[in-house]
Amino acid sequence: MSLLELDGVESYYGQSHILRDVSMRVEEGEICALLGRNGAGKTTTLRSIAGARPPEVREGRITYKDREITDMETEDISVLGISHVPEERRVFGNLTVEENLHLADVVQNRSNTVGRDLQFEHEGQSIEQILDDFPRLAERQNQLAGTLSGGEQQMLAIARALKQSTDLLMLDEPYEGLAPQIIETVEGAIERIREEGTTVLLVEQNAVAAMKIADRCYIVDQGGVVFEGTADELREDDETRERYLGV
Ligand SMILES: Nc1ncnc2c1ncn2[C@@H]1O[C@H](COP(=O)(O)OP(=O)(O)OP(=O)(O)O)[C@@H](O)[C@H]1O
Repeated sequence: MSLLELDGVESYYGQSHILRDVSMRVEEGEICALLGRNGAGKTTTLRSIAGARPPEVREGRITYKDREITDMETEDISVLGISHVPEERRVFGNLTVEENLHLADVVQNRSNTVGRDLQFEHEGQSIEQILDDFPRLAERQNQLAGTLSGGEQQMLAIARALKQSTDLLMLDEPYEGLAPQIIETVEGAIERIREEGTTVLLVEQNAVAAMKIADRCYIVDQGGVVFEGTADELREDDETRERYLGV
């Protein structure tokens, strides 16, 4: 059994039919990358899994730890241990870095009341651990989040997700707009998260950077899966890379 499975998923925004027969699986403990050009359907796939609406999933099944989550509310999906860090990096701009991290506790405590029968395999990380992983955040603990750079806000958004008990971390374009040096810091953090046992599903435009840390990759094009394989297989498949990723 895979940790997460999508089987024949068809998602729509109103009349627009975006995902077509999307089937994929994410194995426990891996970094799985979902790649593809602009508008291919990557964000729509993550939103479909996270229960973020729109899109509407009209056909197919999404299962997590063998439990169907297709029509569940986004809060209930998060209580099951799936964290979703969307592209738009939601941080509370008028709160400090530290207050943003403490806020994750409040959200989790509320969630625990809803899902008190649930056991998480991976406890959320402590603030000390997180600040160790992200020294740039440590230096800026008392700074208002709204005044952080784009890269620092991305780190804070990931750090907040890690503060919660997460078994599957879904990151939407974590490298977007970041300088190469900051990408390396975020990469290192993602690899450490995986070493600690959290599974990662990573959506990226930057296919070269994503292939570096991913175990397996999927490519979506026009709402359908056109490639599934290991990162090594994709690196060796020049034709597929050039055709669907332009690299
Ligand atoms: N709220 C919406 N209403 C209508 N169409 C939408 C909506 N959101 C996305 N779409 C369309 O769905 C398609 C897939 O978009 P999606 O955001 O999933 O692509 P993506 O692969 O994540 O692209 P990018 O890398 O540019 O973020 C696009 O054609 C987009 O215009």
